[in-house]
Amino acid sequence: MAVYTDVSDDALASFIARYDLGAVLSFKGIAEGVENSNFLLVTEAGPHILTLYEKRVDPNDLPFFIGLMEHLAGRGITCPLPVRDRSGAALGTLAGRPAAIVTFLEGMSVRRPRVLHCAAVGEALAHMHAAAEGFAITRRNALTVDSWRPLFARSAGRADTVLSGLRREIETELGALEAQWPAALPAGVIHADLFPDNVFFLGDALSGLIDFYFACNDFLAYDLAVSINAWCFEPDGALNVTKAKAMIAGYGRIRPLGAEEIAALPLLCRGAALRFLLTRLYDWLNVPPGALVRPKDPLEYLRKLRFHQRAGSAAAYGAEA
Ligand SMILES: Nc1ncnc2c1ncn2[C@@H]1O[C@H](COP(=O)(O)OP(=O)(O)O)[C@@H](O)[C@H]1O
Ligand SMILES: N[C@@H](CCOP(=O)(O)O)C(=O)O
Repeated sequence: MAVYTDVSDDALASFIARYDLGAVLSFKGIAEGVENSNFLLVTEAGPHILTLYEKRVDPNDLPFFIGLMEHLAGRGITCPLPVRDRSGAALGTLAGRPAAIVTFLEGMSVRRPRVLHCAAVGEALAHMHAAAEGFAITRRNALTVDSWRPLFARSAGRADTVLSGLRREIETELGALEAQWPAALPAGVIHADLFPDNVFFLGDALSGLIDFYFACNDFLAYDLAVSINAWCFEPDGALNVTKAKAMIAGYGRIRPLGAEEIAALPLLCRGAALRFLLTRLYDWLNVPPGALVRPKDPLEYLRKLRFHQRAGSAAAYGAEA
């Protein structure tokens, strides 16, 4: 459960009093997520999500995240819409943290994605990329290739307590990716964390996208790589090529990929695997005392990374040049 910060009844009541949401009927910490503290807030106006922004969120980035959700929602993407208080502010402070209330989305995340889900996610990702065009604010990716080495430096000394030889393996991979990372590919606003827990379905139909708190400007095909990693591997660690092919084809139906993006996919998947290996490794080694959170397994992403190192070409993912 990700609740890092407790909210007292009094603090909640004075925070909510600024909004036209009526009285609080219930307020519960949410048993998913690892980044921020999220609460299901039910008021006379219905259910909403209250988020307190924690460790990795730079408060200077909040106008980007809030503005992006408003931009996307205004262009037909079903995503949380920030609620503004009576003064017009979407951001406030609660329990010493930056805080916002967003609309509640109906739907369920899928625990065992099937091919049809992967195809739908590919399409939704491309729709999101298209809808984000014209968004006025930019945010550089704070978790791309140039930040991986300093991020790893914070875990390197203890990496081998997680797996013997891990420090050396990551250092070798950092060197390889720094040398080969693409200099230029089509770029725009990416979600950067479109994992199964961040996509809702009603039945088999995709009903919404959440959790835009890693969104940034970067290569569009890198976003597809993040999602291939998150959706298309089986629990035994093998890539399901049918799922990857369906996701890539779904994406391409909405925004055709260029030949240079297809050729770069194995490398982008490799970088995306290292990025999540590094953040998971840091979180695994640094659980805040008293936090209600279950850190995610870094070694799942080491296994994915090793697959991509061997993949060779985009054909291994079912991508057609
Ligand atoms: N707008 C929303 N509508 C419905 N449920 C939401 C919404 N936002 C978050 N949730 C719920 O809260 C959980 C954690 O949210 P998420 O944004 O993924 O947190 P974190 O940023 O901490 O990873 C989600 O898995 C989902 O169950
Ligand atoms: N998706 C990341 C962790 C970020 O958590 P989320 O709940 O915000 O998706 C991972 O799996 O490492």
